[in-house]
Amino acid sequence: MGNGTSRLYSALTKTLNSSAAAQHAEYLESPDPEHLEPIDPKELLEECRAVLHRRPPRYQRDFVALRTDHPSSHPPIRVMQWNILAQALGEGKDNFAQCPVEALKWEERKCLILEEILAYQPDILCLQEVDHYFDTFQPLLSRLGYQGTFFPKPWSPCLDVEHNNGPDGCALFFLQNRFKLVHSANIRLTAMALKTNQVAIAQTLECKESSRQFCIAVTHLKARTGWEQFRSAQGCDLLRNLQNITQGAKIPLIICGDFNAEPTEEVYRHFASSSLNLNSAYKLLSADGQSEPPYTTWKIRTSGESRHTLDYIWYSKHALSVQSALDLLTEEQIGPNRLPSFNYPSDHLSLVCDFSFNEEPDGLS
Ligand SMILES: NC(=O)C1=CN([C@@H]2O[C@H](COP(=O)(O)OP(=O)(O)OC[C@H]3O[C@@H](n4cnc5c(N)ncnc54)[C@H](OP(=O)(O)O)[C@@H]3O)[C@@H](O)[C@H]2O)C=CC1
Ligand SMILES: [Mg+2]
Repeated sequence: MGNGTSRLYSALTKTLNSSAAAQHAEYLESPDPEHLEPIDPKELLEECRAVLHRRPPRYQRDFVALRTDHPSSHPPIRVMQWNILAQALGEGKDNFAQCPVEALKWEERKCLILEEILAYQPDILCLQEVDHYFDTFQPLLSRLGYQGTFFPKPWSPCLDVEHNNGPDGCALFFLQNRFKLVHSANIRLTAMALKTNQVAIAQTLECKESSRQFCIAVTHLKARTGWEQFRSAQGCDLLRNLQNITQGAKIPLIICGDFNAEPTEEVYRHFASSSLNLNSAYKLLSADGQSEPPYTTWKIRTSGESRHTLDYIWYSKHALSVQSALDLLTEEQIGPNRLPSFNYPSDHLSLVCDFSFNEEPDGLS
């Protein structure tokens, strides 16, 4: 093990044992100077693979190139959307009936999550169910060059789980060498004028290369059947907030989220028909460009099997183009015991898209 690797190994192991030092902080925007020593992503990936050596190999997912009428001279912006499964919920509340408890051990599951991030190297990372921000993702990702923000749920269900690691929430990371933060808002979503337990983060970023600005948002709406109207109201509140932040759709927008809603739900229709002119990126993987994928989450709970499309990446369809999208795992890859598993760390699949700005000088979002 070379010097670099042992340094890194100690960084990785340090994250295993430390408590969520700042778990009661509202959010964190600036990188901790203590963790600024850069890490080579390849070294961290090797380190993760060493921890995972007894696990089956990762499944191959390919990027599908999508037809676009807008060739771009700038490198694309790669965005990853992922509900990573809160450790406390996975072990304590989700009741995954077919997932062995050993597959949920944080020391290894953490490395599977990092491996997925390192494999695709997104420029922007939008995560839900993050309950290891301060002790794992913020310190490691800041050393990989990301600037992170965390906004925990006010009454996270993680806090009900014994030996929890603090509340879960949304986290947004962007590569500091590619973007400059222009504006940041932590939004507690309302429904019927009442504050809810769901949150969003919306940030306006400026591309250092092109000087173009855009807004990126991450959210996790209320789960479970029976809450469709509630989700719809939360979606309307988020759209209202984003109308203001984008100055009435003048600033192009990308919204990543676990909406906990199938495409048949009202909240989906609100987004699809919004005056923000949004399209859902993963529809572009379908033959007609009009259908969402058959699933983005697939699990077996004690209450039964649950296969749903709940996760989306929305984007301003006039101002942005999707150059490519990462295909989903097939049913065969997911396997009969579904997710999470020894192969894959969450019950939700990651979604990854490459975006480019449309070049028209008068192109509106
Ligand atoms: N202490 C207090 O005063 C309060 C505490 N709370 C706590 O918060 C909880 C509700 O919080 P809220 O944010 O509304 O939660 P949600 O209903 O939105 O669900 C929370 C999590 O549970 C997961 N989930 C979804 N369906 C199931 C299922 N069938 N079985 C197990 N887990 C599931 C969701 O994952 P996914 O999105 O991946 O489906 C989600 O991350 C309460 O149960 C309570 O524990 C809430 C309010 C006040
Ligand atoms: Mg969940």
